[in-house]
Amino acid sequence: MTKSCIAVDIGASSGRLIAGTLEEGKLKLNEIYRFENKIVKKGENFCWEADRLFEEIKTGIHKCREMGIQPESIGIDTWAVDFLLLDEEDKPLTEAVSYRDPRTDGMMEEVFDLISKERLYLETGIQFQKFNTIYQLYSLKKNQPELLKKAKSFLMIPDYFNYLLTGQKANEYTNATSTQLVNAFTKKWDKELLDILGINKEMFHEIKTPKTVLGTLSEELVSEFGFDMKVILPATHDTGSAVISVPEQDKTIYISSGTWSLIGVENRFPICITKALDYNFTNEGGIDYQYRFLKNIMGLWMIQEVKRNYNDAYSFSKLVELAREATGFNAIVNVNDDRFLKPENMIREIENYCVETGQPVPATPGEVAKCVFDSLASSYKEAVDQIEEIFEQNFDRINVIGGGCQNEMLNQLIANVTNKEVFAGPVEATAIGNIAAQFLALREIEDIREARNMIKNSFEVKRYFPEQQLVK
Ligand SMILES: Nc1ncnc2c1ncn2[C@@H]1O[C@H](COP(=O)(O)OP(=O)(O)O)[C@@H](O)[C@H]1O
Ligand SMILES: C[C@H](O)[C@H](O)[C@@H](O)C(=O)COP(=O)(O)O
Ligand SMILES: [Mg+2]
Repeated sequence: MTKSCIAVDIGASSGRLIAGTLEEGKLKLNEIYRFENKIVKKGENFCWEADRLFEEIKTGIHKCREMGIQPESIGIDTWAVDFLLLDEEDKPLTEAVSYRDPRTDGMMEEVFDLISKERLYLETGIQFQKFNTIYQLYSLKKNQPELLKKAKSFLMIPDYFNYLLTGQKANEYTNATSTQLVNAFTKKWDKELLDILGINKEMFHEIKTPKTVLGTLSEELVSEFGFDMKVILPATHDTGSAVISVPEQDKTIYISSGTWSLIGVENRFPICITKALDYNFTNEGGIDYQYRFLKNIMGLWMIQEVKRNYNDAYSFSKLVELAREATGFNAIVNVNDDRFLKPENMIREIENYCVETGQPVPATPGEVAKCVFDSLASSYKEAVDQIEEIFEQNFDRINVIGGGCQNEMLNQLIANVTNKEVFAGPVEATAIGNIAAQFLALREIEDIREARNMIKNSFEVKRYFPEQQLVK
């Protein structure tokens, strides 16, 4: 009987359960369930609805049974950096506070008083994002020290869901590296760094790598679902799973395009040189101890917020259509400015930026959308130039993966501003990489090379070539 592996991919805007099977050398996907993910205010904090998300995961597993799917295994991946702390009775001490919460404002600068930015980068190789786990924990140490003292378990979001499924507590490697608390060379928790920060080392668990079979379902869940299955660790950082499925690796820069845009390359060793620090690139962990040399760009979060500001009156494809029609409008914002991380109103923030910089101010939904897409493409171009400068080589193509690869205008803009061929797809790259890791763990696929060849033969990739003149 064909084995099915279930990928649970929860990004910042939506979650999905997708079943994967291997049929005649190809990977077939079957979407089982999709649900919304969003940030909500809980008390003083912006939080994720961790309990609801786990219920959604269970709903998706029940739907497997309704669809006659008997999964061999399940693997969970989500966004990075965020976590829960459990007490000695394994009860959550904290909400799943979001990286967009302002509790980390100013924390990075305070940490630099304890350890220099340069040393922190040399040891961890991780980009400086004010919401990194290190700064979230430092904020707790400063403002809720009693809570931190009670913490016996640090679990990142996928770790926590894995614990609820199996009772096993572990920290998965690719996501642990996003905390900026893992040493880039030892690949272990950096205990010296934790001592410098005054954060208790004991609450961190053993770091386990992708393809680890963590366990099986708890007895309670087996009786609830009516079947058992293995719980396997994919690259539980969603971008880590997405990168596994990039069909074109050779001389290719990937853009994992979802709520965030993660632009980078896969590399065999960490690059912690000053230029990488200055350009704020990261060396997050990948499968088989590869490194994901990449940088965060604000991403399609901006158009998600624009869509929300218009009370969802326009679909994403309608906003692209309106942007195409706004041909005469040109204004570029610095998408990575912290002002766009969680503004009250994204449209107003973009308007204010254009006024402050003496640029035309967008006045229609099409002009606002075009400003977002032009600005993202401009930021991608800057990152591509920086990557080629650091690697001292040209890259032939850019592979856009994730939901954002459906934005045909943006794909063409990327080709035009970078003057490179753009491959677009697969859309569900993260889930595909998650499933590939499970089949690797089950020995259904031999190695990553075979997995990538199979992925390349299984999914359509659209191609875009630089036009003679930019799309205006
Ligand atoms: N039909 C479409 N046309 C253009 N863009 C789209 C379309 N469908 C989805 N998108 C883009 O994909 C994004 C979601 O990508 P996804 O990878 O699912 O995000 P995440 O994993 O962060 O939740 C949306 O914010 C939107 O900008
Ligand atoms: C906050 C992190 O940088 C973020 O999680 C990023 O690493 C990421 O993976 C985002 O994935 P999305 O699918 O939510 O864009
Ligand atoms: Mg995603």
